[in-house]
Amino acid sequence: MYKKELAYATRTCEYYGWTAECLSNDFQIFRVSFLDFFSFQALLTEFLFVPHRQKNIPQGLLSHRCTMIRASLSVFLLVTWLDRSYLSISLSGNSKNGSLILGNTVNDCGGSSKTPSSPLPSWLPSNRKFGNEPNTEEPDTTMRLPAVFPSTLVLLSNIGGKVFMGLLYAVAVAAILLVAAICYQYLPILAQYFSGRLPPGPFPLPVVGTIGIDHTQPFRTFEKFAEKYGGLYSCYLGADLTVVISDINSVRKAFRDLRFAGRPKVTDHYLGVKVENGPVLSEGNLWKEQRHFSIQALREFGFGKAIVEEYIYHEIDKGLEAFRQTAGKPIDNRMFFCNAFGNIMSYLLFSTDFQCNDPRFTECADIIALNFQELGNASTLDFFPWLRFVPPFRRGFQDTQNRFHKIFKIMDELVAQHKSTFDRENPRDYIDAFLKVQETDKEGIFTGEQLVRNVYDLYAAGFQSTTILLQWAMLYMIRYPEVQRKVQAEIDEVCGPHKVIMFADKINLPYTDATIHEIFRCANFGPFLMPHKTTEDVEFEGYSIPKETTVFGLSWYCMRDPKLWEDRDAFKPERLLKADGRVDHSLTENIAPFSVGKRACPGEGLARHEIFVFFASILQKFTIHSESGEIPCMDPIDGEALTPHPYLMRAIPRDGSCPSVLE
Ligand code: HEM
Repeated sequence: MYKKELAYATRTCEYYGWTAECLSNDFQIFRVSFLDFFSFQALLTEFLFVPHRQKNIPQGLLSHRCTMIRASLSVFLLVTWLDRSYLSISLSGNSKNGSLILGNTVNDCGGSSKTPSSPLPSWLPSNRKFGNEPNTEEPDTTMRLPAVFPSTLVLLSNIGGKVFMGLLYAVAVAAILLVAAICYQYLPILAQYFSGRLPPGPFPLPVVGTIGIDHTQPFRTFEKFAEKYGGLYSCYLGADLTVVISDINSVRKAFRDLRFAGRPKVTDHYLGVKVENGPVLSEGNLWKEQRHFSIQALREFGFGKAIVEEYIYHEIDKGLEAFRQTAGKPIDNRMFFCNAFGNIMSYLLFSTDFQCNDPRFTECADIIALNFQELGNASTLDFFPWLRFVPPFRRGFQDTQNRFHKIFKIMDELVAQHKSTFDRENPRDYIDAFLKVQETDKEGIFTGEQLVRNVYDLYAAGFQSTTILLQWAMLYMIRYPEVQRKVQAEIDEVCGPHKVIMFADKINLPYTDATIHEIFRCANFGPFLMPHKTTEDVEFEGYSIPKETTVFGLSWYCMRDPKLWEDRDAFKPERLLKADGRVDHSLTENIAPFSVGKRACPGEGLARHEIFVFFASILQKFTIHSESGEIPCMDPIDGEALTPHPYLMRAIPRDGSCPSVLE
């Protein structure tokens, strides 16, 4: 065995004109010296790029099993070659287990080595030079040099020499830079992690950060972390430090603090449409001014005004009529709700409604729905934004970008149309209020561009979330018919079949109210609320949270926290009622889908109003059934909001006008 290897190594070295010395007893250690880079190349080619031939290479030189070792060998050889003082390479291998041990010896180009010589194996004369050893072996056809080193390879390595080495240089430099960049990014993370000043959390790895996050449903992984690390923990999404607050009281405490009111950079920021200038994603003074203005304008033209109640009831009438028209046939309720809530927002913003058959409306509704689905929270692109240039992310990102350009174009058109009829003495709606403020704005906050960003944000936030909640509400009524019957019984008793249900009736319809809260809790469709960011270093609950840290209020867990919600997976509106049948507000205040504190949803009042009257009015007039008697899928589709899988339902009039529809 050894003899064969010896003969092989001898021939190899003769072929290339290398000198090789055997230096050790326990291991076969060969010191191979060469001075020209073609030899170096040939060595590389043989060892690294001819894997199918490795079975012909004696175990002592290279194990065909050790791919990892081949990779290290590649780096080792490269580094050795780059540093011209290291022109001698020792390859050592244990012939028994086939592993390869590498080491390089500083060569003075005269052959002296710093590797200590050890007693040589008995089968070798001391310090014998293989290259000088006369070949006494029987010729072994599988070992013949031409078979092992095909001349084409040698030729190739000679022709392509310079190019090849140039490439290797480039790869080496890139590898070194990459390693340096990783260290530059990772070492501070490690220091931060071990400082003991951060909330506890899983150990981060270089580049990827915390591993094991299911990016298709990240809130589920975050729930597991909450169970392991408690109500406040930290993790790394890529290189971004992220603090997750999963205890509702801590969420309240943090989000009331202005230092937690920043917004981290997410995929939307890279779309090139300045979405970050709208009230939802802006920060600092721009955000403060816009938020203040939005709340005031919504109050002035929106919630609290009788006129908006009128819009709402007008849309309810249209919606109920549209349900009736279906005569109990299967329908996809999404467009019904989109239409109704989209129109209410249009009244507020443009003092007009979209007509159902206006292609711009369907386009906007579809674009916004897709945006909500595809721009997820804690999504891969949020934390590795460079992936937007890499397939398959590239295509998805470009599609989103195109959609945003389209919808901003529509918003631009609508705003321009509206401007032409602006009368500063008689502001009609949100846009007019904005144009009025614009006239006196000296800080450049209320620009034309800002107006379009504002309109988009309010329009998108204003109708999509309400639509999704109603979609879930219908699904829960199909899944829990006994709850539906109880809601109907309560409405029948309090309002009867004909009274127009008002928001003011809520207090007398506690079971209905509790059911809506429980739908919010169980659908839990905003699992992260919306990401916040610290705007300066903050000491919080005994930990130091640095500036620019992403902060998630993990609503998903807050609304399922076993400390607060016994049997948390069960859908039980009764759990929210006191013994006297009234809603227990000390419990419902822990259901906070609109978030809390400085950035809490300014549309909460309007949304709660719309949801209550729509839900109660639909159940007053209709019973909701599934399309086929089977329960549709209750699993959510992940995205910026968790939406139900598309499903069909039947709205059966309760007045008996479609008696045979379910037969
Ligand atoms: C079911 C309906 C709705 C839900 C569940 C909801 C939920 C939320 C949540 C969780 C946030 C983020 C809060 C945070 O960052 O802490 C938010 C922000 C916002 N929502 Fe809503 N929302 C709804 C309806 C509406 C409506 C109807 C409007 C408009 C009239 C609206 C306008 C906004 C705006 C402008 C923001 C950004 C606030 C800021 O960053 O300062 N939302 N909403």
